[in-house]
Amino acid sequence: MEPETNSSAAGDAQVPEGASAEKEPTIEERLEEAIAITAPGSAVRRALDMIIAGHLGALICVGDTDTVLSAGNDGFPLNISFTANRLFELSKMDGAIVVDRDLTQILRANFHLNPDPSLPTSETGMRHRTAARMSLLTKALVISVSERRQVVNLYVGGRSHQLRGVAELMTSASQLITTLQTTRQALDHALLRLTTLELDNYVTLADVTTILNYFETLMTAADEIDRCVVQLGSEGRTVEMQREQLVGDMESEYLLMIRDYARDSSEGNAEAIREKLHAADPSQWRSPKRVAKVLGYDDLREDSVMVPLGLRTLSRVSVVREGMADKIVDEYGNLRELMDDIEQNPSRLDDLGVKNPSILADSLYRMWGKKE
Ligand SMILES: Nc1ncnc2c1ncn2[C@@H]1O[C@H](COP(=O)(O)OP(=O)(O)OP(=O)(O)O)[C@@H](O)[C@H]1O
Repeated sequence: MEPETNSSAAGDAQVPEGASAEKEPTIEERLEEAIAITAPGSAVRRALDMIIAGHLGALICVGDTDTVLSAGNDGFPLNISFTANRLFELSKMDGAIVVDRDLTQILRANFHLNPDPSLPTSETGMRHRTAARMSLLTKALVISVSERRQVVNLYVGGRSHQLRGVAELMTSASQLITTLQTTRQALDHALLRLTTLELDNYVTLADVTTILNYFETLMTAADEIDRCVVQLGSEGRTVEMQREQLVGDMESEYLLMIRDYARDSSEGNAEAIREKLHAADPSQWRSPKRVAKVLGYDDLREDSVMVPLGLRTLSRVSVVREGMADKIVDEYGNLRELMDDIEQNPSRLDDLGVKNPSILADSLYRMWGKKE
């Protein structure tokens, strides 16, 4: 779920006040920052809530104050420190309010803005059209509160985002947490089965596709929760904790899973595959043929057997310290070879630096179901 945005001929990334030219934030990053500073718990949000409750409207420009002030006229120069109450009181006047980027000073109120009317905008109503145009003309965050519709819109670089209330966001977040819970349960179950299949050397492309599909569903739900958490501000802590608990270290498990089955098992390639899967339409995660292609194979069928490196399974064994799974895989080639050799030749693992080869062997056999 993307933030509710629509773009109107938005310009490229622009430099915020005081930032150096090489670190230009994108419009998405600026919008994310804007959502964070207007989230519940912030002084701006308190003021916006009071404006809505008072059935008032407002047009507030935050930052890039020199350009904003040169794009308008009249109004009252104030230069007073910023507080939520002052912002609310000043919104009772017509015109725009100009605030500095750090939200420390209110510079002007009752200010009339004259952005170039040829700047494109699809908004209706003068307040919103002016807000959209000012965000195209300047690097300011422009906040518009509609008196008639009682909604708050943020404008950055010509793009708009409508603020959602806490109750509505919480409903979305709890639905997403439920999705996360059920997907995590299904994924854990599928991964246990996969480990057994790996040790039996009987994993098919269809099994790999199913599990990558679960991983993607989990990560997509987690991303959507992250977006809710930013919008919830101080109200989002519990949701954030639940998300952490449910996702845990699944991000690294996912990358190990990709490395186990990709033709090129390097970490860089696994990251690239992960991005490709994430960017793809969900229907593609369910297509074994497409998944095979992303993993680097042209010639696999749904029932083709795939041989894993074993990085994910090895990393589940407590005696396999960080970096050791890679060393074992480099030495043996894949999990099957390790299983074939492990009992006859434990000293080979010794030479690699595995402290307790017999514990490693026992753990793998237990996962396989060959030992109590
Ligand atoms: N160019 C401008 N500069 C400063 N303030 C403006 C400008 N245009 C509109 N406003 C402010 O917005 C108020 C509402 O204007 P208007 O009714 O034309 O817009 P609107 O988008 O229909 O607003 P709303 O959705 O709040 O009803 C004005 O009274 C004024 O305070």
